[in-house]
Amino acid sequence: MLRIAVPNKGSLAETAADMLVEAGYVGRRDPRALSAVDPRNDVEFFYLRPRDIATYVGSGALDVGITGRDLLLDSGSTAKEIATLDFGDSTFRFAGPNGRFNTLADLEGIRVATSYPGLVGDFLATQGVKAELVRLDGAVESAVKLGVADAVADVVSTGSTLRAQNLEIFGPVILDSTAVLISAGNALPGIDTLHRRLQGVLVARQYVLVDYDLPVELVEAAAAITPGRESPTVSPLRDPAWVAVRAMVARTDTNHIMDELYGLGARAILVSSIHAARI
Ligand SMILES: Nc1ncnc2c1ncn2[C@@H]1O[C@H](COP(=O)(O)OP(=O)(O)OP(=O)(O)O)[C@@H](O)[C@H]1O
Ligand SMILES: O=P(O)(O)OC[C@H]1O[C@H](OP(=O)(O)OP(=O)(O)O)[C@H](O)[C@@H]1O
Ligand SMILES: [Mg+2]
Repeated sequence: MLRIAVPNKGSLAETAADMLVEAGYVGRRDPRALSAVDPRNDVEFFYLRPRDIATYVGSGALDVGITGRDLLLDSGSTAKEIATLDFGDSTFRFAGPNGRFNTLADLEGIRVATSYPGLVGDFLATQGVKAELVRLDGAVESAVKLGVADAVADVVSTGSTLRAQNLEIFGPVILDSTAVLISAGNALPGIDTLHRRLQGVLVARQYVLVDYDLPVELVEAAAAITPGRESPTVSPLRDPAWVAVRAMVARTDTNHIMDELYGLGARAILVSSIHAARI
């Protein structure tokens, strides 16, 4: 039975749980349950703090897990990233009082508050900068105002938490993070199935199917607009002057592509959602 670690709280928990249900696995029936068995899929889920997931997976106690790339690197675990999951995107940045710091070198000898001392310590070491790390559990942006640090290193998503504390980012990007699938590196068959199913969920969320009718002589031009994954499906219509075309397109490009197809001469352009996919 494959043992899978899933975030029980925090920014990643809800989307991870939704994706697993969409991928055909049992959900967490009792919101306080620490684990759940899914006999039909031969897996067992363990609901853990996202910060602890890399430790469980790296030690081999669990086979595979969903966590943030930043948390994986901070943990120092030997677990490996095997796929990105395209949610929970964030950047990890230094920030300080408006106008006070400009470059990384300005951090020499300075107190930097962070909840990710492993990640930040490694980054500073590779850059040859010595700063004093102040480890905090969260709400790190308050550390400067309250005088326990001079700068912070933290997750930045919209930047609104920083702005509210009169802080601004400076220096290089420490890390671009996203939710990832991690494993201890053993090739277990259930891991591939989990990976493919989650990929299928991502495809179903990110792509739509577009169908349209087209004068046959415009197929090459239309294929350039909707190339699909491998190649668009082109089917004959009763009227030999026309064909029907079907292809997957990125959901965010849908209206732009419909306009282009219409401009080219396509008609009856229909867009439908993908319910599930195996790519
Ligand atoms: N806006 C965001 N705030 C916090 N974390 C985010 C955000 N967007 C993405 N993430 C990612 O979520 C993970 C943080 O997990 P964590 O459990 O710390 O969540 P959290 O939202 O900070 O919850 P909590 O503060 O209650 O522990 C990291 O991988 C982080 O990069
Ligand atoms: O750039 P923003 O969109 O403002 O998001 C970033 C903030 O969100 C997270 O805080 P969270 O709510 O998880 O609280 P925490 O600091 O206590 O973890 C993170 O630690 C930042 O503080
Ligand atoms: Mg947090």
